[in-house]
Amino acid sequence: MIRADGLVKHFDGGLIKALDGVGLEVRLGEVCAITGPSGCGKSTLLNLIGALASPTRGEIRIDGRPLAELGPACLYRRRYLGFVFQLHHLIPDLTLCENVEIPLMTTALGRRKRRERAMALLAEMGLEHRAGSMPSRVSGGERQRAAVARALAMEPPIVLADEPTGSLDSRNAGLILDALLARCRQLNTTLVIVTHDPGVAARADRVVEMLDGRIL
Ligand SMILES: Nc1ncnc2c1ncn2[C@@H]1O[C@H](COP(=O)(O)OP(=O)(O)OP(=O)(O)O)[C@@H](O)[C@H]1O
Repeated sequence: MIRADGLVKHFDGGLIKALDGVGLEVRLGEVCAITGPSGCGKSTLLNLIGALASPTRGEIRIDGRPLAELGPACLYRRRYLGFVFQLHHLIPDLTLCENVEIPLMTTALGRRKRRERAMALLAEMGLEHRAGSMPSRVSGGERQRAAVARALAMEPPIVLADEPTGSLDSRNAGLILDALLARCRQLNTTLVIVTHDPGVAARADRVVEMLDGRIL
């Protein structure tokens, strides 16, 4: 589903070599954890796969097609990707339900269907009772669960998660991981998850270790 070949990413005119020739293949429906010490290039790799940045050299293919052939980056992201970051990035002035509905606004779904889908996802995350709350009025774990619901709203074939449980206690981290993995397994979603947490990595199909901009 995802194939990266010879990925190099330099910053500051080549002074910083964040990625130094990375090759990676992630199969359809696979859950792949990326681990490694701080600064080894994990987020950079995820950002390149997510077309949030472009490589200095190398190529990424999705479903066999180079990223450049999939149209503008925003279209690629909308069609293929759901993102979960360490910080939830919910819109503070919208309720949890409205936040989950946002990606669905780009579809042909009417208002009622959008609301139904958002509510169903929030229910899966154990948040139906919080659907009408503002992000500032719920706990950190609940905010992050809503962010996961939003990432999954479009049923993207690929979910990219960067330390999704990094800011949470172990109970909330477990809840989020359970919900994310259950949904990805159910829909055969390809999940790439950057994590420092050995407990998270242990639940992946495959663990890829990075060091100094390379995969070990
Ligand atoms: N926008 C940027 N400008 C300059 N240097 C950057 C930029 N983004 C990342 N880097 C550098 O690239 C290297 C890899 O960073 P990256 O964030 O990918 O590491 P990481 O493994 O995700 O680290 P962490 O686990 O701490 O999040 C680091 O040396 C970092 O300082």
